[in-house]
Amino acid sequence: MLIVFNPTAGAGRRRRLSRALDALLRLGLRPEVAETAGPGDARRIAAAAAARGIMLVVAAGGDGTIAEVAAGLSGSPAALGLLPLGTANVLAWELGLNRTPEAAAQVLAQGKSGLVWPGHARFADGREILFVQMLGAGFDAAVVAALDLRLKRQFGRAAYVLQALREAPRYGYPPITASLDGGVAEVAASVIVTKGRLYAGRHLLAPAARPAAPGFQVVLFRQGGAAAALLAGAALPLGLVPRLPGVVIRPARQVVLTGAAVPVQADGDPAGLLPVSVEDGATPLRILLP
Ligand SMILES: Nc1ncnc2c1ncn2[C@@H]1O[C@H](COP(=O)(O)OP(=O)(O)OP(=O)(O)O)[C@@H](O)[C@H]1O
Repeated sequence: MLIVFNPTAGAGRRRRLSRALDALLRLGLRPEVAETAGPGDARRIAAAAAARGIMLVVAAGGDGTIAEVAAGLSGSPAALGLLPLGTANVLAWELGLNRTPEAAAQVLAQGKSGLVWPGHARFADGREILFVQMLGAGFDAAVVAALDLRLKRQFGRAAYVLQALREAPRYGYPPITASLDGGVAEVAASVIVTKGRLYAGRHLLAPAARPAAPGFQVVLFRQGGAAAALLAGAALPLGLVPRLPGVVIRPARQVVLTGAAVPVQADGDPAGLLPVSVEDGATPLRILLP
Protein backbone atom coordinates (compact mmCIF):
# COMPACT_ATOMS: atom_id res chain seq x y z
CA MET A 1 0.00 0.00 0.00
CA LEU A 2 1.21 3.48 -0.88
CA ILE A 3 -0.30 6.64 0.60
CA VAL A 4 -0.06 9.76 -1.59
CA PHE A 5 -0.23 12.69 0.81
CA ASN A 6 -1.08 16.24 -0.25
CA PRO A 7 0.38 18.34 2.59
CA THR A 8 -1.62 21.40 1.46
CA ALA A 9 -5.11 19.84 1.49
CA GLY A 10 -7.54 20.72 4.27
CA ALA A 11 -6.62 21.68 7.81
CA GLY A 12 -4.77 19.69 10.48
CA ARG A 13 -3.74 17.21 7.81
CA ARG A 14 -0.39 16.07 9.22
CA ARG A 15 -1.98 15.21 12.54
CA ARG A 16 -4.80 13.38 10.75
CA LEU A 17 -2.31 11.50 8.55
CA SER A 18 -0.30 10.36 11.55
CA ARG A 19 -3.48 9.22 13.32
CA ALA A 20 -4.32 7.13 10.24
CA LEU A 21 -0.77 5.72 10.10
CA ASP A 22 -0.97 4.79 13.80
CA ALA A 23 -4.31 3.07 13.21
CA LEU A 24 -2.93 1.17 10.19
CA LEU A 25 0.07 0.07 12.24
CA ARG A 26 -2.26 -1.26 14.93
CA LEU A 27 -4.05 -3.19 12.16
CA GLY A 28 -0.72 -4.71 11.11
CA LEU A 29 -0.14 -2.52 8.02
CA ARG A 30 2.92 -0.38 7.39
CA PRO A 31 2.26 1.66 4.23
CA GLU A 32 4.78 3.70 2.28
CA VAL A 33 4.01 7.44 2.25
CA ALA A 34 4.87 9.77 -0.65
CA GLU A 35 4.29 13.51 -0.28
CA THR A 36 3.24 15.70 -3.21
CA ALA A 37 5.26 18.82 -3.92
CA GLY A 38 2.77 20.48 -6.29
CA PRO A 39 -0.11 19.99 -8.74
CA GLY A 40 0.33 16.92 -10.97
CA ASP A 41 2.59 15.11 -8.50
CA ALA A 42 -0.13 12.84 -7.12
CA ARG A 43 -0.88 11.59 -10.62
CA ARG A 44 2.80 10.87 -11.38
CA ILE A 45 3.37 9.14 -8.03
CA ALA A 46 0.24 6.99 -8.43
CA ALA A 47 1.13 5.99 -12.00
CA ALA A 48 4.66 5.02 -10.96
CA ALA A 49 3.29 2.98 -8.03
CA ALA A 50 0.84 1.13 -10.27
CA ALA A 51 3.70 0.43 -12.70
CA ARG A 52 5.68 -1.06 -9.78
CA GLY A 53 2.78 -3.42 -9.13
CA ILE A 54 1.44 -1.76 -5.98
CA MET A 55 -2.19 -2.85 -5.73
CA LEU A 56 -3.56 -0.17 -3.40
CA VAL A 57 -2.78 3.54 -3.73
CA VAL A 58 -4.40 5.80 -1.15
CA ALA A 59 -5.21 9.46 -1.85
CA ALA A 60 -4.63 11.38 1.39
CA GLY A 61 -6.06 14.81 0.63
CA GLY A 62 -9.21 16.31 -0.81
CA ASP A 63 -11.16 15.68 -3.98
CA GLY A 64 -8.44 17.24 -6.15
CA THR A 65 -5.87 14.77 -4.84
CA ILE A 66 -8.29 11.88 -5.33
CA ALA A 67 -8.86 12.93 -8.96
CA GLU A 68 -5.12 13.07 -9.60
CA VAL A 69 -4.48 9.66 -8.04
CA ALA A 70 -7.44 8.23 -9.98
CA ALA A 71 -5.92 9.57 -13.22
CA GLY A 72 -2.57 8.00 -12.35
CA LEU A 73 -4.18 4.60 -11.68
CA SER A 74 -6.42 4.70 -14.75
CA GLY A 75 -6.08 1.53 -16.81
CA SER A 76 -4.12 -0.31 -14.10
CA PRO A 77 -5.46 -3.05 -11.81
CA ALA A 78 -4.54 -1.03 -8.68
CA ALA A 79 -7.37 0.05 -6.37
CA LEU A 80 -7.85 3.56 -5.00
CA GLY A 81 -8.14 4.11 -1.25
CA LEU A 82 -9.34 7.29 0.42
CA LEU A 83 -7.97 9.08 3.43
CA PRO A 84 -10.14 12.21 3.46
CA LEU A 85 -8.07 15.20 4.60
CA GLY A 86 -9.48 17.86 2.28
CA THR A 87 -11.75 20.83 2.76
CA ALA A 88 -14.98 19.54 1.21
CA ASN A 89 -14.30 15.77 0.75
CA VAL A 90 -17.40 15.37 -1.38
CA LEU A 91 -16.52 11.89 -2.65
CA ALA A 92 -16.02 10.62 0.91
CA TRP A 93 -19.49 11.85 1.84
CA GLU A 94 -20.88 10.41 -1.38
CA LEU A 95 -19.48 6.95 -0.67
CA GLY A 96 -20.55 7.01 2.98
CA LEU A 97 -17.01 7.00 4.36
CA ASN A 98 -16.58 8.05 7.94
CA ARG A 99 -14.02 10.86 7.87
CA THR A 100 -12.13 10.03 11.05
CA PRO A 101 -8.59 8.80 10.25
CA GLU A 102 -9.18 5.65 12.32
CA ALA A 103 -12.34 4.73 10.39
CA ALA A 104 -10.60 5.40 7.08
CA ALA A 105 -7.72 3.13 8.16
CA GLN A 106 -10.23 0.42 9.02
CA VAL A 107 -11.71 0.60 5.50
CA LEU A 108 -8.22 0.39 3.96
CA ALA A 109 -7.36 -2.65 6.08
CA GLN A 110 -10.65 -4.39 5.32
CA GLY A 111 -10.07 -4.29 1.56
CA LYS A 112 -13.73 -4.29 0.50
CA SER A 113 -14.12 -2.50 -2.83
CA GLY A 114 -16.58 -1.35 -5.45
CA LEU A 115 -16.48 0.31 -8.85
CA VAL A 116 -16.95 4.02 -9.54
CA TRP A 117 -17.02 5.54 -13.02
CA PRO A 118 -14.89 8.67 -13.35
CA GLY A 119 -15.68 11.43 -15.83
CA HIS A 120 -13.27 12.39 -18.57
CA ALA A 121 -13.07 15.98 -19.82
CA ARG A 122 -11.36 17.12 -23.01
CA PHE A 123 -10.62 20.83 -23.50
CA ALA A 124 -10.15 22.74 -26.76
CA ASP A 125 -6.43 23.23 -26.01
CA GLY A 126 -5.94 19.44 -25.93
CA ARG A 127 -5.81 19.08 -22.14
CA GLU A 128 -7.57 16.00 -20.80
CA ILE A 129 -8.51 15.48 -17.17
CA LEU A 130 -10.30 12.87 -15.12
CA PHE A 131 -12.77 13.85 -12.42
CA VAL A 132 -14.36 11.66 -9.78
CA GLN A 133 -17.22 13.83 -8.53
CA MET A 134 -18.15 16.78 -10.71
CA LEU A 135 -17.17 19.38 -13.25
CA GLY A 136 -18.72 22.84 -13.05
CA ALA A 137 -18.80 25.68 -15.56
CA GLY A 138 -19.87 29.22 -14.69
CA PHE A 139 -20.45 30.73 -11.28
CA ASP A 140 -19.11 27.93 -9.08
CA ALA A 141 -15.94 27.74 -11.16
CA ALA A 142 -15.53 31.52 -10.83
CA VAL A 143 -15.72 31.11 -7.04
CA VAL A 144 -13.14 28.29 -7.11
CA ALA A 145 -10.82 30.27 -9.39
CA ALA A 146 -10.93 33.36 -7.18
CA LEU A 147 -10.64 31.49 -3.87
CA ASP A 148 -7.63 32.55 -1.90
CA LEU A 149 -5.71 29.53 -0.57
CA ARG A 150 -5.03 31.24 2.78
CA LEU A 151 -8.74 31.98 3.17
CA LYS A 152 -9.48 28.31 2.43
CA ARG A 153 -6.91 27.09 4.97
CA GLN A 154 -8.17 29.47 7.62
CA PHE A 155 -11.92 29.12 7.20
CA GLY A 156 -12.33 25.77 5.43
CA ARG A 157 -15.67 25.44 3.70
CA ALA A 158 -16.85 28.83 5.03
CA ALA A 159 -14.23 30.37 2.70
CA TYR A 160 -16.33 29.19 -0.27
CA VAL A 161 -19.36 30.98 1.16
CA LEU A 162 -17.38 34.21 1.65
CA GLN A 163 -15.94 33.97 -1.85
CA ALA A 164 -19.39 33.27 -3.36
CA LEU A 165 -20.76 36.40 -1.66
CA ARG A 166 -17.89 38.41 -3.14
CA GLU A 167 -18.19 36.83 -6.58
CA ALA A 168 -21.99 36.96 -7.01
CA PRO A 169 -22.22 40.69 -7.81
CA ARG A 170 -19.07 40.80 -9.98
CA TYR A 171 -19.30 37.62 -12.07
CA GLY A 172 -20.66 38.37 -15.57
CA TYR A 173 -22.81 35.20 -16.04
CA PRO A 174 -22.00 34.74 -19.75
CA PRO A 175 -24.31 32.18 -21.39
CA ILE A 176 -23.23 28.54 -21.60
CA THR A 177 -24.57 26.29 -24.35
CA ALA A 178 -24.94 22.69 -23.22
CA SER A 179 -25.39 19.93 -25.77
CA LEU A 180 -26.48 16.65 -24.14
CA ASP A 181 -25.94 13.44 -26.13
CA GLY A 182 -25.89 15.50 -29.32
CA GLY A 183 -29.49 16.64 -28.81
CA VAL A 184 -31.03 20.10 -28.81
CA ALA A 185 -28.69 22.50 -27.03
CA GLU A 186 -29.79 24.21 -23.82
CA VAL A 187 -28.62 27.60 -22.59
CA ALA A 188 -27.76 28.17 -18.93
CA ALA A 189 -25.79 30.58 -16.75
CA SER A 190 -24.05 27.76 -14.86
CA VAL A 191 -23.82 24.02 -15.43
CA ILE A 192 -22.65 21.22 -13.13
CA VAL A 193 -21.94 17.85 -14.72
CA THR A 194 -21.95 15.43 -11.83
CA LYS A 195 -21.25 11.77 -11.11
CA GLY A 196 -22.51 12.03 -7.57
CA ARG A 197 -25.58 13.22 -5.69
CA LEU A 198 -23.73 15.58 -3.37
CA TYR A 199 -21.98 18.90 -3.72
CA ALA A 200 -19.70 21.08 -1.52
CA GLY A 201 -19.63 18.53 1.28
CA ARG A 202 -22.85 16.66 1.88
CA HIS A 203 -25.42 18.91 0.23
CA LEU A 204 -27.90 17.30 -2.12
CA LEU A 205 -27.55 18.46 -5.73
CA ALA A 206 -28.56 15.63 -8.08
CA PRO A 207 -30.76 13.00 -6.39
CA ALA A 208 -30.69 10.56 -9.35
CA ALA A 209 -26.88 10.43 -9.69
CA ARG A 210 -25.14 7.06 -9.21
CA PRO A 211 -21.31 7.07 -9.04
CA ALA A 212 -21.20 3.33 -9.77
CA ALA A 213 -23.06 3.73 -13.07
CA PRO A 214 -21.74 5.27 -16.28
CA GLY A 215 -23.18 8.63 -17.35
CA PHE A 216 -23.89 11.91 -15.60
CA GLN A 217 -26.58 14.11 -14.20
CA VAL A 218 -26.36 17.56 -15.71
CA VAL A 219 -27.61 20.37 -13.49
CA LEU A 220 -28.52 23.45 -15.53
CA PHE A 221 -28.94 26.77 -13.73
CA ARG A 222 -30.88 28.75 -16.29
CA GLN A 223 -30.97 32.07 -14.47
CA GLY A 224 -27.89 34.25 -14.27
CA GLY A 225 -27.30 37.25 -12.01
CA ALA A 226 -26.37 37.76 -8.39
CA ALA A 227 -29.87 37.15 -6.98
CA ALA A 228 -30.18 33.73 -8.64
CA ALA A 229 -26.63 32.75 -7.61
CA LEU A 230 -27.23 33.73 -3.99
CA LEU A 231 -30.59 31.96 -3.95
CA ALA A 232 -28.88 28.76 -5.17
CA GLY A 233 -26.23 29.21 -2.49
CA ALA A 234 -28.90 29.58 0.20
CA ALA A 235 -30.87 26.57 -1.12
CA LEU A 236 -27.78 24.31 -1.16
CA PRO A 237 -27.43 23.57 2.58
CA LEU A 238 -31.18 22.97 2.72
CA GLY A 239 -30.97 20.38 -0.07
CA LEU A 240 -33.40 22.44 -2.14
CA VAL A 241 -31.31 23.20 -5.26
CA PRO A 242 -33.02 20.45 -7.32
CA ARG A 243 -36.38 22.11 -6.63
CA LEU A 244 -35.40 25.70 -7.42
CA PRO A 245 -37.25 27.39 -10.25
CA GLY A 246 -34.86 27.75 -13.18
CA VAL A 247 -32.91 24.60 -12.24
CA VAL A 248 -33.33 21.55 -14.46
CA ILE A 249 -31.49 18.26 -14.14
CA ARG A 250 -31.03 15.94 -17.08
CA PRO A 251 -29.22 12.63 -17.52
CA ALA A 252 -26.58 12.39 -20.27
CA ARG A 253 -23.70 10.20 -21.41
CA GLN A 254 -21.94 12.91 -23.37
CA VAL A 255 -21.96 16.65 -22.63
CA VAL A 256 -20.43 19.44 -24.68
CA LEU A 257 -20.28 22.85 -23.03
CA THR A 258 -19.38 25.99 -24.95
CA GLY A 259 -19.27 29.65 -23.97
CA ALA A 260 -17.00 32.67 -24.18
CA ALA A 261 -14.56 33.16 -21.28
CA VAL A 262 -16.49 30.80 -18.99
CA PRO A 263 -14.36 29.29 -16.18
CA VAL A 264 -14.41 25.57 -15.38
CA GLN A 265 -13.68 23.69 -12.16
CA ALA A 266 -13.19 19.95 -11.80
CA ASP A 267 -13.48 18.32 -8.36
CA GLY A 268 -13.07 21.73 -6.76
CA ASP A 269 -9.89 22.78 -8.56
CA PRO A 270 -9.68 25.40 -11.35
CA ALA A 271 -9.58 23.63 -14.74
CA GLY A 272 -9.37 26.42 -17.34
CA LEU A 273 -12.04 27.75 -19.69
CA LEU A 274 -14.80 26.38 -21.95
CA PRO A 275 -15.27 24.72 -24.39
CA VAL A 276 -15.11 21.25 -22.88
CA SER A 277 -16.42 17.86 -23.88
CA VAL A 278 -17.28 15.39 -21.10
CA GLU A 279 -17.86 11.67 -21.25
CA ASP A 280 -17.21 8.56 -19.15
CA GLY A 281 -13.62 7.58 -18.47
CA ALA A 282 -12.34 4.58 -20.41
CA THR A 283 -12.64 2.23 -17.45
CA PRO A 284 -14.26 2.30 -14.01
CA LEU A 285 -12.10 2.75 -10.92
CA ARG A 286 -11.90 0.23 -8.14
CA ILE A 287 -12.33 2.11 -4.85
CA LEU A 288 -12.15 0.76 -1.30
CA LEU A 289 -15.50 1.17 0.43
CA PRO A 290 -16.81 0.73 3.97
N1 LIG B 1 2.55 20.26 -2.35
C1 LIG B 1 1.59 20.91 -2.98
N2 LIG B 1 1.58 22.26 -3.04
C2 LIG B 1 0.59 22.94 -3.65
N3 LIG B 1 -0.48 22.34 -4.24
C3 LIG B 1 -0.52 21.01 -4.21
C4 LIG B 1 0.49 20.23 -3.59
N4 LIG B 1 0.18 18.92 -3.72
C5 LIG B 1 -0.99 18.89 -4.40
N5 LIG B 1 -1.42 20.13 -4.71
C6 LIG B 1 -2.64 20.55 -5.39
O1 LIG B 1 -3.61 20.89 -4.41
C7 LIG B 1 -4.88 20.76 -5.03
C8 LIG B 1 -5.98 20.82 -3.99
O2 LIG B 1 -5.93 19.71 -3.17
P1 LIG B 1 -7.20 18.91 -2.69
O3 LIG B 1 -8.36 19.14 -3.58
O4 LIG B 1 -6.79 17.53 -2.46
O5 LIG B 1 -7.47 19.57 -1.27
P2 LIG B 1 -8.59 20.58 -0.82
O6 LIG B 1 -8.78 21.55 -1.91
O7 LIG B 1 -8.26 21.08 0.54
O8 LIG B 1 -9.81 19.60 -0.64
P3 LIG B 1 -11.25 19.57 -1.30
O9 LIG B 1 -11.06 19.45 -2.78
O10 LIG B 1 -11.89 18.36 -0.69
O11 LIG B 1 -11.89 20.85 -0.92
C9 LIG B 1 -4.73 19.47 -5.80
O12 LIG B 1 -5.54 19.43 -6.93
C10 LIG B 1 -3.26 19.45 -6.20
O13 LIG B 1 -3.06 19.73 -7.56
